[in-house]
Amino acid sequence: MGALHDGHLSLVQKSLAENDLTVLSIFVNPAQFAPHEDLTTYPRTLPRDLELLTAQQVTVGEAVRKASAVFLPQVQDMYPSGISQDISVQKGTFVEVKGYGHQMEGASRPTFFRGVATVVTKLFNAVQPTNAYFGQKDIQQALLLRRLCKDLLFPHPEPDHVHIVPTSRDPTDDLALSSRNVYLSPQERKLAPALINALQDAESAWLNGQSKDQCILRALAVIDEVKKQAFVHGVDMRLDYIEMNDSETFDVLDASSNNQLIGDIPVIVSGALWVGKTRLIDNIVIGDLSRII
Ligand SMILES: Nc1ncnc2c1ncn2[C@@H]1O[C@H](COP(=O)(O)OP(=O)(O)OP(=O)(O)O)[C@@H](O)[C@H]1O
Ligand SMILES: CC(C)(CO)[C@@H](O)C(=O)[O-]
Ligand code: BAL
Repeated sequence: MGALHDGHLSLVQKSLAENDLTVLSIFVNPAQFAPHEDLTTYPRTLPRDLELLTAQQVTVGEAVRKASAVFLPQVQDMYPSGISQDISVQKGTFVEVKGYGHQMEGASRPTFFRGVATVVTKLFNAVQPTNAYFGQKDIQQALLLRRLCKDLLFPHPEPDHVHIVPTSRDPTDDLALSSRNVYLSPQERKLAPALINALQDAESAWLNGQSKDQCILRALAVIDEVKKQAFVHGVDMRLDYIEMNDSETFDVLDASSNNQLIGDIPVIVSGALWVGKTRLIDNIVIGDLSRII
């Protein structure tokens, strides 16, 4: 969706390394924003994005590879029947992936994945990529899109060719890079790593054999501690959710499940946190990441 940062560029680099041709899309998709969300204020920095993309290159043998094209559709190209953010008055064709989108992000943003699956279907039809690259930061989205390609028998890309690239983080405090980080005030930015720190605590608890409920309690304790500091600085911090789920079915784990009971299927601990008016998301995959990406 543009406002590029190093996380996006890591996807570009991976594609350049693995493919002869790389096409990028930049499109702020109205259908995935609920009417009360930040469609109008979403950061748009196209001239800078194009400069950054032009500078990306990867050398493979003798060849220097650079992005071949940037697809910049207009809203009317992507939604010929028009698009309203109010789904009750929408017209046209929409794509829904059942079972993978109602939990976690989908519980908080009920129309989000319908908008994402719809626009990504259109982007895939327009570009017909052999491989597609999405970020781990939006892990539920990436797994749902893989499922979309499988269920709809997409030839471009085939489901195994939907790749997930690990989350790029600020090296100083592990905050996941995100276009929405620009919304954070300096004080909010200092508090924002609370989410990844909470997820890291849940991960340690899980690896120590504690039950899902105990892991989540550990994470909540981290958030509560930072919330006290936030309050002192006049920052409103509110946890949306922290949850653990099976990475294959995306089902939420039972409260009593633990490391021993689950076996070697990777488990995802993910969360969303409001820091002031900014909603941040993050996740950790516990277990063999290579089984997912
Ligand atoms: N920190 C990151 N590391 C790796 N990939 C990322 C990162 N942030 C975003 N991406 C990926 O880049 C692609 C484009 O994402 P998008 O344009 O929505 O950026 P974003 O920074 O996630 O924005 P937002 O803050 O709105 O969620 C998605 O596949 C997303 O998962
Ligand atoms: C997948 C996506 C491009 C759909 O607009 C968007 O949700 C994103 O950038 O993560
Ligand atoms: N990367 C997710 C896009 C969104 O939050 O709308």
